[in-house]
Amino acid sequence: MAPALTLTSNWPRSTPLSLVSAETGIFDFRKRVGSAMLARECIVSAPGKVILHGEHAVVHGKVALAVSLNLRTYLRIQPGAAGRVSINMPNIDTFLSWDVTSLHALLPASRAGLQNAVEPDAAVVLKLREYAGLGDRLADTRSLAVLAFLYIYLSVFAESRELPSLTMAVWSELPTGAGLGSSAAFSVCLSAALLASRGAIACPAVEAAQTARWSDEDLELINRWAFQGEKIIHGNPSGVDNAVGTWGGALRYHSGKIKPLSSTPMLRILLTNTRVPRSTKVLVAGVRDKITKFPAIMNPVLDSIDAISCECERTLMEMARGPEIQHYRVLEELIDINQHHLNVMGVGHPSLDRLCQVSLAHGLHSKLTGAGGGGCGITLLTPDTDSSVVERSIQELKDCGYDCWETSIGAPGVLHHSPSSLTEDVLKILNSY
Ligand SMILES: Nc1ncnc2c1ncn2[C@@H]1O[C@H](COP(=O)(O)OP(=O)(O)O)[C@@H](O)[C@H]1O
Ligand SMILES: C[C@@](O)(CCOP(=O)(O)O)CC(=O)O
Ligand SMILES: [Mg+2]
Repeated sequence: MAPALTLTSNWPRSTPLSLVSAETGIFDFRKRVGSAMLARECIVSAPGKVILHGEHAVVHGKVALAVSLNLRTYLRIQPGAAGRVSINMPNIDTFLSWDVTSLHALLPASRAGLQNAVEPDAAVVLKLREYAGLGDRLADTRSLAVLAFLYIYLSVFAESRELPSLTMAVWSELPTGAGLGSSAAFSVCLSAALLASRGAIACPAVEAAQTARWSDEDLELINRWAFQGEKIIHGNPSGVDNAVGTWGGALRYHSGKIKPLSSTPMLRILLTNTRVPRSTKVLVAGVRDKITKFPAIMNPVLDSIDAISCECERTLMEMARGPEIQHYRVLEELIDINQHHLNVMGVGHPSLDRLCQVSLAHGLHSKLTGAGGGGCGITLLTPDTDSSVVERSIQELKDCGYDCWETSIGAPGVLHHSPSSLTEDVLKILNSY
């Protein structure tokens, strides 16, 4: 087995081989054999998401409604230094590099083929943890991203004769660990870029300054592997976040079944990030424990959240035919009821209570979005909300130390990019690795 490796966030960026043996404290220069070069670079992006209703309940087979956000994660894979696999994740201050030869020892023994994205089993994840020197810190943010990369990279290339040398850089406009699906956007990008580099899906041609989408069949494969990445990061994900990251737009998600909500009205939503850090993995596990402990109490709550999602969907469909102010009153009530349910499930937080109180003082209704426990909340803006009310609410929420902005929803799903389609800022960051 390879010696344990240390995450070296403070290692100089100019040092491409930020691979340090925990035992010796020196670089690991093993011999470089059995590595192939990638043919070319691949740049992809995927959006974050907002869950309108159904977070947590969706993990237990209930309906969720979710929409994509105009904040994206960008990931570039390019041919790397011969014999090296390097990953650069500046959002989580993690920069690592391994010798490809040492990675060969981690290739899974049983190979089920690319079409059957294989579940990461506990023994495999433990082996990867040991290899990368990550210990068993349940929710260490950096560990989970490194594990997701290693798992998808090794699985996707498992049947190649050689593992490719590559350098990956990822940058996100999304706050990480705040309920906006950064883990899914990351997993979708990883899956799309690695599958495309492997030649498992076609790389859709992109003209200068253009982006391109994959075929539905390819999107399904991207989504299947992204789901495995989410399994590593979340433990027990429902699959709703990676579905939005892959397909974009607005959708209804129920036990793996994805239905696009094509005729939804344009909703105006304020997003507030309480900036209280939390881990989806820990929160999802906490809800599971509560359901196991008090099934007769918790199952009706899950059923009620399911009914809220269905009522919201019905209301949105009616609004698409002709929105009336009464529809907005219904949406507001559903938001309030769901927020109470989420508190009952143990995923509230005083910072989220404050968000609800501050917005309600201005007549606006809010609920947490995503896993809760801090992170982000959404506030519905209605046609009869005066712009001065919106401005005052935003200011008061900012005064609480929160980030608050009006968001735009319904962005496209995973995209393949030409370099010139990226903004200067994103290109500059990706180019610096
Ligand atoms: N840009 C990124 N770079 C590296 N890892 C990321 C990035 N975005 C998300 N992740 C991974 O996803 C985790 C956050 O996922 P999670 O707790 O589900 O919160 P959320 O999905 O709501 O942002 C991070 O700890 C990290 O492991
Ligand atoms: C709580 C949950 O419903 C959503 C989690 O979203 P996020 O990771 O907090 O963005 C979990 C899931 O659906 O996998
Ligand atoms: Mg997540």
